[in-house]
Amino acid sequence: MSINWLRFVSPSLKKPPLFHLCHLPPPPSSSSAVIVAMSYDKELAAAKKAASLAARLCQKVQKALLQSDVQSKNDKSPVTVADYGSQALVSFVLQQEFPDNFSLVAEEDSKDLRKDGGQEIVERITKLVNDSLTIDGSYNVTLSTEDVLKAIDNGRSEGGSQGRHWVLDPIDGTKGFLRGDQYAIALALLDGGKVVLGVLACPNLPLTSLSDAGQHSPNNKVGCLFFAVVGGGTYMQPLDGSSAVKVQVSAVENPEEASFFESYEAAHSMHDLSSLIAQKLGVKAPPVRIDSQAKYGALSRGDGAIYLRLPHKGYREKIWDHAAGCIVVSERAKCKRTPSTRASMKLGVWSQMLQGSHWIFQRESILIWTQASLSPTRS
Ligand SMILES: Nc1ncnc2c1ncn2[C@@H]1O[C@H](COP(=O)(O)O)[C@@H](O)[C@H]1OP(=O)(O)O
Ligand SMILES: [Mg+2]
Repeated sequence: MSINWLRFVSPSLKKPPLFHLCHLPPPPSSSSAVIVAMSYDKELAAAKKAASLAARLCQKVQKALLQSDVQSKNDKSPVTVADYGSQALVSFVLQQEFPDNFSLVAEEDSKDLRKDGGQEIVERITKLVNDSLTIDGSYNVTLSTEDVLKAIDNGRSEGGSQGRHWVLDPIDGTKGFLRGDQYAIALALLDGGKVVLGVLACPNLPLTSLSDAGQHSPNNKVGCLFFAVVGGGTYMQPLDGSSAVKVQVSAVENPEEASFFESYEAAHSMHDLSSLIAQKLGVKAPPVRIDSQAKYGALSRGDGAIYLRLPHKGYREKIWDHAAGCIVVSERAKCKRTPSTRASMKLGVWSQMLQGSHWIFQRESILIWTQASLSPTRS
């Protein structure tokens, strides 16, 4: 059975339909689900390992974060030692595990690091990466600075709709990371242009629901690893490695009772517009603003039911900003072919009024609305 829930569209098409996840097919029967899920077992184990190691590296850096860790990129977004370290680590692990079939589309490259004055920062990244590999103990290697730069640059694949490609955002939500808030290591696998596997490591996300009253209790542990393989459901486990549980999306169907997520950063999503949409939907609760694809993880376990993402004009979403998060949510949503919730009907009306905006995901009670237009390549 073809699982064609995620459609990527070439940006070269004149009028590309937006990347969307609505009208999803039902999940495969339990027997075929097992077969589909099992065919990515090795990939899932490697992805979980890579993302967990990267998360540990990031946690270490975030603790010791200094302003001097911040560089600037052309797009002015902050880049940290952890960002590069995370990419080097994930790239290295995946290449070790899949030496004959390795293609990685990742956000960073080593260009800035190779410039004059970059040596010190490269040495710090290299030390962090080597420390992480030593603690893990699976690979008996010590990487040189050049090895680390090469590992970062091995993420320069163009991707595509043929074959397998890993897709990585080494730190999604760099602003949240720098603020000491939410961020995620987001790793997905594309096979034939479709997302078949996703892992989201969210080092600062509480293990209990964001809607729980006790979320700020000092006893509330943080650090979640969400993972999903197509046809196999979504699971969450603590980043410390204890056992995984299957998660379930929110059962709330009435938007008046739903909480909705949006970006923490007003520069990333138009808060005024989402507030208007929420108001029209009848949502009563204030927005829950968190950074990164941690929002998708939180949605997959029912912390909220609606995600509104409305980037400002001109911003182009990248494949690594949604691939892992989307499968984590879609695998956990109950299936229903026909949109029927009150919220989706209202959104349907509103999407016609907001030109260029589409809700991309509708399964039973979950709604995600974004303007994302993605292709399976880095462009
Ligand atoms: N101007 C922008 N508009 C929308 N999203 C942006 C913008 N700049 C960066 N991003 C990306 O938005 C995502 C975070 O979204 P959110 O605000 O929902 O947390 C990240 O992928 C972030 O990139 P990065 O991965 O470099 O952090
Ligand atoms: Mg990102």
